Amino acid sequence: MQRLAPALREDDVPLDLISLIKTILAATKEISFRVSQAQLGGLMGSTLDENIQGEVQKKLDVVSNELIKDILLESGFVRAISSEEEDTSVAGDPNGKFLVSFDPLDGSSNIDINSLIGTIFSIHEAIPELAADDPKQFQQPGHKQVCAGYVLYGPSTMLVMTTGKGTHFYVLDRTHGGYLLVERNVQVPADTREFAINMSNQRFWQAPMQNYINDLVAGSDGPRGVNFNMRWIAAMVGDIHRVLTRGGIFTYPADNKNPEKPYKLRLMYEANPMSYLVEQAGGLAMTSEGPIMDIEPNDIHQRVEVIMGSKNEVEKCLSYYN
Ligand SMILES: O=P(O)(O)OC[C@H]1O[C@](O)(COP(=O)(O)O)[C@@H](O)[C@@H]1O
Ligand SMILES: [Mg+2]
Ligand SMILES: [Mg+2]
Repeated sequence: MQRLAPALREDDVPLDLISLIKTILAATKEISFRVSQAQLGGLMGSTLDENIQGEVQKKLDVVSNELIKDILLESGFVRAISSEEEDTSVAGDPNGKFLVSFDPLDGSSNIDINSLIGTIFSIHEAIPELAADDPKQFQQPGHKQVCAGYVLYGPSTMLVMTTGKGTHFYVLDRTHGGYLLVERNVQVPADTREFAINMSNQRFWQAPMQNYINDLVAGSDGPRGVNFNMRWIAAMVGDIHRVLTRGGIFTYPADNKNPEKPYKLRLMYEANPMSYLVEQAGGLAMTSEGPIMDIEPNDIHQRVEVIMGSKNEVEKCLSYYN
């Protein structure tokens, strides 16, 4: 099995980007170890602090954030970072070539139940003429990403990544400590019978999503004429990994549960990187108004509607909005 660097060179990834990717992955290996030992290392449970999202931070959220932030800011490759756990973007090397947005630990509500969690990252090139602390650095749409990926801390630790030449699967080999390529160019089947949504929010959804989901649930007794199955891991990394592995539609739609916050998932370090991975694997990543990766960001923590996965099923869902 091919190691990471030769696999990336085969995709003509520039050396400095390979070095940056290896830097991020070095932190994920440490996180993978800390996660596996969390009960023993006193890393379960919450801190007393809240992040800018108003969420109580888990101890592992904070530890993972520090590990990734420190290694990136010391690397010299990064002009600035943005993280779910940092209120603002953090300036790095004034000559750094790249910007990294990351969710240090996705699926935090799964930590205490020893279920699937992960780290999500998105890399853009820095805008040369802008200073490291200029928030405009991050006002770049998802289709300008040069790399996106997640590391899934599950029974095995897996890396799923794209640099624009398809989406590939890697596994962390604990014997030699590196990520090995296990599958190149994964493809999301265009059709599916599996959907993922938090059904408990149903009464707060807009009518088109209510109708779409009702027809899925009606199955062979309804207009779709076939039965659909439902899955919800409550960690985007886990739900998207299933979609990339066997197809499916994943959605976190708009809802009016809290009118000030109609969306849940964050554009820069959840929706954009997952969109790049899914679309590089032949799937589709949309809001009800258009492609996620065409959105011009205006805030590093902005939230968006997410409807992504198997192409034909996403288009079917969107047809309810017309
Ligand atoms: O609590 P819900 O509605 O099930 O939401 C689950 C969603 O929230 C998230 O956990 C949010 O991410 P964080 O855990 O990084 O805050 C997603 O991974 C997941 O898809
Ligand atoms: Mg998250
Ligand atoms: Mg998180």
